[in-house]
Amino acid sequence: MPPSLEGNNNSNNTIAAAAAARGGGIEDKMTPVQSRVTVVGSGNWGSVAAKLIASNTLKLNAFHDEVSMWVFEEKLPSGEKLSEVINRTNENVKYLPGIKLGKNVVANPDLENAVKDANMLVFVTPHQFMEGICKRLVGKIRKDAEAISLIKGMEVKKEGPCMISSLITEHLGINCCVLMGANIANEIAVEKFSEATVGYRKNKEIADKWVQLFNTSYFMVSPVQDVEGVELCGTLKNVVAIAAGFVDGLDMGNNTKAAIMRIGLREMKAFSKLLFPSVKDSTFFESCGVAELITTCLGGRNRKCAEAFARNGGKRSFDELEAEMLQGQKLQGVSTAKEVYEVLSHRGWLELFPLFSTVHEICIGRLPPAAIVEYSEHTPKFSLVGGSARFF
Ligand SMILES: NC(=O)c1ccc[n+]([C@@H]2O[C@H](COP(=O)([O-])OP(=O)(O)OC[C@H]3O[C@@H](n4cnc5c(N)ncnc54)[C@H](O)[C@@H]3O)[C@@H](O)[C@H]2O)c1
Ligand SMILES: O=P(O)(O)OC[C@H](O)CO
Repeated sequence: MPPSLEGNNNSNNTIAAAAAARGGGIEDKMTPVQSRVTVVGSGNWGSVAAKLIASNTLKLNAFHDEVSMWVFEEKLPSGEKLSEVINRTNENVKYLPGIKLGKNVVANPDLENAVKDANMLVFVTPHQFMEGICKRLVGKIRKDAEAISLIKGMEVKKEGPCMISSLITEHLGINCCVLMGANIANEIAVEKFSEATVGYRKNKEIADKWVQLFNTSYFMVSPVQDVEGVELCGTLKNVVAIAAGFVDGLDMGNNTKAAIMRIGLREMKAFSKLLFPSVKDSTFFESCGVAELITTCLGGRNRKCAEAFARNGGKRSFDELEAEMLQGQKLQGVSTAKEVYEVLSHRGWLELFPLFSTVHEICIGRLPPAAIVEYSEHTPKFSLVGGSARFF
């Protein structure tokens, strides 16, 4: 069992205990009910999210100090279990080495046990694992729980695309906000300033509570009433990041990369609005939109692996490059490109989204990396000018 911080709680719990011992009284009414937070996921961003949250739960009376963090258990080369090493060293030595998470972060390899007391659930795993996680959590969470997803990606089902926040809501019957932004985890881990966007559906009070939980002097969070817009920005930018990586691997230079980013942003906006007409134009100017696109095309993991893919002429697979270059961390862009392609082909929209469709065809080896900037009048897959002009 993970260690408990019950003996190391903030003053309100002491007040509550004293009031309970007295058998109730006026103090009880004054004692705030503290929210309990569990972070489901402990990769690179998951660990940084736990660190951010833990610094705030210590300071704010609205939250219980202890932050539970579910760890997908694995054995380290030393033979030790990752969760045990995190609890002993206060560091995620595999996914975020060299950074102390905060003593109030408690790693727990037992998923059901990690979530059972929480009324604020933060989901932050690679998107491909979420359906399985949701199925395991049915009937295991508090009925009053609220969720937020930091996950970039979508599932494609027979009925159509399903965003991860919807997957959480459908399986668990709880409201789910999202948090996306220009957030390369390693930079936030060392407390370099960045911004993020919380997307919410209706309840502004809940959005404000999430903002309170995440906001720090170096992590500035703003709420926006547009869950789908925020989540699609975070999801689709990974496809554009792959395209940007191809451009880097082909040594095409900054102008070409900027063109790819511009065209990518337009496809992101068009795709989002076709799927969800309620998506707001203004969302693309929040941190989750243009800022996130820029940072990911400059410094993200999708970009990095796509550059290596293009430098190798597409001869080494993304799976191989991911395993070699990321050591357990996961790419989201390649599978998202496939998922987006499925939606496009199913709806007859392939020709409308030349950048998105070309990225997928390069990833699966149907086209060479150079196709990202090639134009053929006979097969207008993608053109820096012609292709995108077709629908904008
Ligand atoms: N890393 C970043 O800079 C960053 C920033 C913003 C958002 N995100 C997003 O956050 C999400 C999580 O990414 P991350 O960076 O925290 O993770 P990661 O890619 O660093 O790590 C992979 C994680 O997956 C876990 N895992 C492996 N197999 C699993 C399985 N079968 N079931 C469940 N979990 C398994 C590993 O234990 C590890 O925690 C992604 O959607 C990503 O796009 C990442
Ligand atoms: O490293 P990436 O490519 O997964 O991108 C990281 C974040 O999503 C950037 O905000």
